[in-house]
Amino acid sequence: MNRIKTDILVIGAGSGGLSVAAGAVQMGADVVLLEANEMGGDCLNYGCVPSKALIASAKAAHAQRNAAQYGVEEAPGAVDYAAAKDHVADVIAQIAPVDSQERFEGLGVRVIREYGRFISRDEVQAGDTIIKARRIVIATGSSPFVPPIPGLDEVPYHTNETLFDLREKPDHMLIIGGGPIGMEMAQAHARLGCKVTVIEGDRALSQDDPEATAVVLQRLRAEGVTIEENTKAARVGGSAGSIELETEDGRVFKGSHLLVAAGRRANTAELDLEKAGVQSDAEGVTVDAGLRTSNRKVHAIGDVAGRLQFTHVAGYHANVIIRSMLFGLPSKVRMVQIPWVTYTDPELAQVGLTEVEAKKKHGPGLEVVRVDYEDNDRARAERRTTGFIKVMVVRNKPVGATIVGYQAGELIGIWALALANNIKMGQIAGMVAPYPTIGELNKRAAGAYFAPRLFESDMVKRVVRFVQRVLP
Ligand SMILES: Cc1cc2nc3c(=O)[nH]c(=O)nc-3n(C[C@H](O)[C@H](O)[C@H](O)COP(=O)(O)OP(=O)(O)OC[C@H]3O[C@@H](n4cnc5c(N)ncnc54)[C@H](O)[C@@H]3O)c2cc1C
Ligand SMILES: NC(=O)c1ccc[n+]([C@@H]2O[C@H](COP(=O)([O-])OP(=O)(O)OC[C@H]3O[C@@H](n4cnc5c(N)ncnc54)[C@H](O)[C@@H]3O)[C@@H](O)[C@H]2O)c1
Repeated sequence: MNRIKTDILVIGAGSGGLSVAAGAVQMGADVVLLEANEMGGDCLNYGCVPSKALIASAKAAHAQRNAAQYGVEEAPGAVDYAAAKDHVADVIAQIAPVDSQERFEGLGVRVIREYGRFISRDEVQAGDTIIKARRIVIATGSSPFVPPIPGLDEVPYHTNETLFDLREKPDHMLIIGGGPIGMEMAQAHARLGCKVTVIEGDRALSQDDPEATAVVLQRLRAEGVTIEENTKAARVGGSAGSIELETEDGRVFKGSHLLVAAGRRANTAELDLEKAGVQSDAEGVTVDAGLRTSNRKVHAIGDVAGRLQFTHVAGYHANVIIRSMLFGLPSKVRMVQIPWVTYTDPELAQVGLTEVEAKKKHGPGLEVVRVDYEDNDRARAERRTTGFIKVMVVRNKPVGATIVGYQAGELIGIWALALANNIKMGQIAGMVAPYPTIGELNKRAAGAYFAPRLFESDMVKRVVRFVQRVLP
């Protein structure tokens, strides 16, 4: 058995673990990084990157079929599904060097491609190496949660871990789960020429504002996706190419392929956390506001820490713990400023409180301002006039923003900045936005907060009349 010592041991080379390792080693710490599977974790290999690349193929096909509105001849948008998957693989390959073992070794990180498990409070065994570390970071991510639906283990099904390797185009994709994975993949597959049925036990995209979600669902349905909400999958049967999904209300849906997108499970099961005195529950590793576990020398970040499960959250967590681990400075996560985006078309983006949450928290002190895409000249030019921005405001400060529409994911950044830095509506309204951009919608939303105060106020009118009389 080899024995090594290090300042910082990172378990898991996904979005969170790589950010810690790169930051810590470049600031002078000795770092060991363990990875049991692919460098880059879920985001690069089975998550954000392949899903967004496949969505790009789907958009291209959709654009061909909808070109006439721009005076361009339409084409059938014929899709070579396997070639689209080649495009996905190529995009992964282009990004992979950034997350590669070679790059991290070049930075000075000792990378061990083994599965790590705790053997004591400050030691982890990975293959035939025991690593003793002053600080340990658990960044083991999450895996697809596969619900115990009778019959599921007897039919072939996909999760995000296998979907991007599938090369035969599904005739009819059944999807269990109408969360972000289910809905992004539903629209992408419909645009790639598959029939798609989504079975969702609750409300689709239930983490988001229902009014905004309704806009997305309406578009998906208009594009031919069948979405059954409040419909739980109860039983699965059939065989490869002919899957039957029975729901709790007794209906049977038939399809050629099945995708399970029913949520995530934190990767804690085989870490032997109890040997390190690290507590966890069904959500993941239990952490405090500084992402410290019940063992003060062990932190947990990213999906395994069981909060919002996004790549940018894992990266943010890495920044938070680097500050405390490397410099001993107090450092806490602030979740209020974390945005998220679902990359359907139209996109759906949120930061801070939704309207319902803000009403509950702030009661009559809340003002909701809203602007519609149809009033934006660039949206008109691009024929992307579906959608709106809703900003929840308390005493001149935004406490949340919901955007559904073209480039919503780009627009939400300014509200994330505002929430992170206590920026007032007046400062956003005072920004000069280039014309004609979709981004003008943000300025307009801030302006909408002041419009009634300026244009419907007798006091303002009296002051203006008075000043006009006395001004030379
Ligand atoms: C289909 C899909 C689409 C997504 N799209 C987006 C998106 O558009 N935007 C977004 O922000 N997020 C998206 N996400 C979420 C995002 O992928 C995750 O939030 C992110 O990858 C979490 O990073 P992480 O570092 O916590 O974990 P991971 O990236 O999962 O990395 C964990 C790593 O740890 C390794 N590991 C686990 N246990 C051990 C062990 N004991 N020893 C050694 N190694 C171990 C794993 O092999 C893995 O490589 C998507 C997810 C999916 C599934
Ligand atoms: N754009 C993005 O940033 C993006 C994209 C994809 C995934 N992600 C991340 O990955 C996470 C996981 O995504 P997800 O969509 O798998 O999970 P999710 O938990 O958001 O959604 C799963 C859905 O499956 C439903 N469900 C569970 N069991 C069911 C059953 N038996 N029958 C019918 N419906 C059932 C649930 O009600 C839920 O709505 C997201 O929460 C997000 O953090 C992010």
